[in-house]
Amino acid sequence: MAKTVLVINAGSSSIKYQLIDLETADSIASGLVEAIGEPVGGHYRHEYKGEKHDLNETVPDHRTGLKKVLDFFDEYGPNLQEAGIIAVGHRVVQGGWIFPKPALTTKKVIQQIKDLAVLAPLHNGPEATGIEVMKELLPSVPQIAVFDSSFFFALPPEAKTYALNKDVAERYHIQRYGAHGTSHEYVGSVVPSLLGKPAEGFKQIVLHIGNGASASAQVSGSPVETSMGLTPLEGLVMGGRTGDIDPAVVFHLIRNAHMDVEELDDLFNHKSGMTGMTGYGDLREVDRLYEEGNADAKLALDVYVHRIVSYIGAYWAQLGGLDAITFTAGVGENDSLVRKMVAEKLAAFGVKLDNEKNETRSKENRVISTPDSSVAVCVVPTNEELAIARKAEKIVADGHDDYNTGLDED
Ligand SMILES: Nc1ncnc2c1ncn2[C@@H]1O[C@H](COP(=O)(O)OP(=O)(O)O)[C@@H](O)[C@H]1O
Ligand SMILES: CC(=O)OP(=O)(O)O
Ligand SMILES: [Mg+2]
Repeated sequence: MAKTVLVINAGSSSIKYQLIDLETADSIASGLVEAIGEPVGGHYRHEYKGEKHDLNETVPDHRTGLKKVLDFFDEYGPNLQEAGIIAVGHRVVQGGWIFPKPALTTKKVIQQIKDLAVLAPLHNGPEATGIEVMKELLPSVPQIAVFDSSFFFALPPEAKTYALNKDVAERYHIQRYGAHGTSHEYVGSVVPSLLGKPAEGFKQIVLHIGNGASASAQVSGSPVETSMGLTPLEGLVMGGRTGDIDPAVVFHLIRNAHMDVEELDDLFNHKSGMTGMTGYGDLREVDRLYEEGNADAKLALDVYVHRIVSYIGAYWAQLGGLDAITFTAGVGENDSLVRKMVAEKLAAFGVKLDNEKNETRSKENRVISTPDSSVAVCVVPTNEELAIARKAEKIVADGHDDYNTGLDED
């Protein structure tokens, strides 16, 4: 019988899921739930065997959403038991200083995930809810949390440490944890073989640019830098997030605009970035406005690319050399304009794109630079779900007697 893992990626207002076949690495069934908690726009989609099943219905909360997802499996298939489900793998963004590897979600682990939500306010809360609900709905299947931050546990101290007062930093666990690590690790592991080079000694930069966006620098598959910090707010410009900004902007807005902490959180996490500069968080819309000559879109895209190039320059220096720059996630995989603008700014360092390859749309891992480019430029579609499924499988294989009882051991 096949062995499968159901992977859940729960966001504040959406849930994405895939049932992954561990032997073939295929996604057998997938779907999403959108506009959770919104008065309008509630939508479910379940895909199995090339058939799409859509339902437009208000989704009051995550519990209702996940219950309906399991109903879809019953109604449209596949039957999860017959499909050989061995675990549910949950993406959790923030594992902080607590989780260097995936964990079976005991009551204690779920509480720790909730406590860490202060360090990933957009992500950990809904993810913990997703785990609780799935434990209730599928009590006999082990539920494994796989943390975005775990890959960056190995960051060197000088990359993890803020130049903040030591006592305050220690007391409040203020350091750089990073995020999107499952994606950075997965993509970084693919690139050397794509280029026919040994992983040992390979120096690379991975740009995970989706709605959230982050960069990592890696040597031999180990992280040496990443752009997200204490929370997923630091670093690159994002759909709705500022990325790097002078912290004194916060003091200024408190003193002069009399904003409180909730307003500031909302401003920095939701109302800034591309949304704040153009009205649109989706790069497809920003690109369209840019092509129409819209001045806000031009400036926003210039800021977006400027930030990416600054990180590439910094990481190239930190790595002391560079073999590849790889684009991944929604923008990185699809947006040839952003890739072209980034590469053009690196021309002085001998980076050259093959324009035709850059413009060609494909789901394949590919090289888009010319053979004489100083550094290979690649596009590798991320597959966080497959990586999460494999990690969940490993935890199950490592064995815990109480896995199949559904009971907490604590
Ligand atoms: N064809 C495209 N061209 C440009 N940007 C795209 C395209 N397709 C998707 N995107 C961008 O990808 C983003 C979603 O990326 P994704 O990695 O799925 O993000 P997340 O996991 O944070 O939801 C969208 O907001 C959009 O900006
Ligand atoms: C950490 C993070 O920003 O995740 P996402 O891109 O899924 O929002
Ligand atoms: Mg993502």
